[in-house]
Amino acid sequence: MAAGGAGNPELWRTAFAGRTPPVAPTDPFALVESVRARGGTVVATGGCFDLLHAGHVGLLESARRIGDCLIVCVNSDASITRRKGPGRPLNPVEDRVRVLAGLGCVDAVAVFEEDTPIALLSRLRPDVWVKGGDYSVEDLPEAGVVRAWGGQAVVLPYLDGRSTTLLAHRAAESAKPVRTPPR
Ligand SMILES: Nc1ncnc2c1ncn2[C@@H]1O[C@H](COP(=O)(O)OP(=O)(O)OP(=O)(O)O)[C@@H](O)[C@H]1O
Ligand SMILES: O=P(O)(O)O[C@@H]1O[C@H]([C@H](O)CO)[C@@H](O)[C@H](O)[C@@H]1O
Repeated sequence: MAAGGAGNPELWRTAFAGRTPPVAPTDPFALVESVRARGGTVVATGGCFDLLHAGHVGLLESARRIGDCLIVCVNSDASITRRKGPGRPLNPVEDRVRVLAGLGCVDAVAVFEEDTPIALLSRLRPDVWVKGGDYSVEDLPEAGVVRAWGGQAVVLPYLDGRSTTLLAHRAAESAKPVRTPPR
């Protein structure tokens, strides 16, 4: 193997099965314009996506199947700290964006600084806004915003027992030193 081994970008020529090698991040606004220009359906979802888990992936894959592109609106680090308390997020926004963008079902990622994605949504104007089953459509402030331009808000099934909080607690427990009983 050439110097630098597989870590040598010169060797990164093999396209992933069904995926081309990573390219520059897709601009969400340009994507919306191109999908809309061809009469496609723009789907968006949002959240913190701190430690990604199977519930997140199921939601994102199902959301993508609703339309012709999926844009994920992700809270900034400061937004998450205000929402979920000190010590969160566990993963900085750069990593959360990178993980989401690497999923085949995610076409673009947009970060928002506010407490809610409403300002960002008003710029993206998706046809469909998606959240998981830990929400009900009636509780979503975004529902009314999306309806204002003829869109709709939907809630998709929740995969029980999966959450970032649970993962974080399990990780914290497993990191504790094993106490050996006194002889
Ligand atoms: N188990 C799950 N099944 C389906 N959707 C989920 C699940 N957990 C979260 N979601 C959805 O994923 C999006 C991001 O949620 P979030 O990042 O808050 O996940 P979380 O695991 O609940 O995090 P936390 O434990 O920090 O609250 C939201 O739309 C939420 O409805
Ligand atoms: O990951 P979470 O906690 O599901 O993401 C939050 O969702 C809120 C939801 O869209 C209802 O408004 C949103 O307001 C908040 O900014 C987080 O994205």
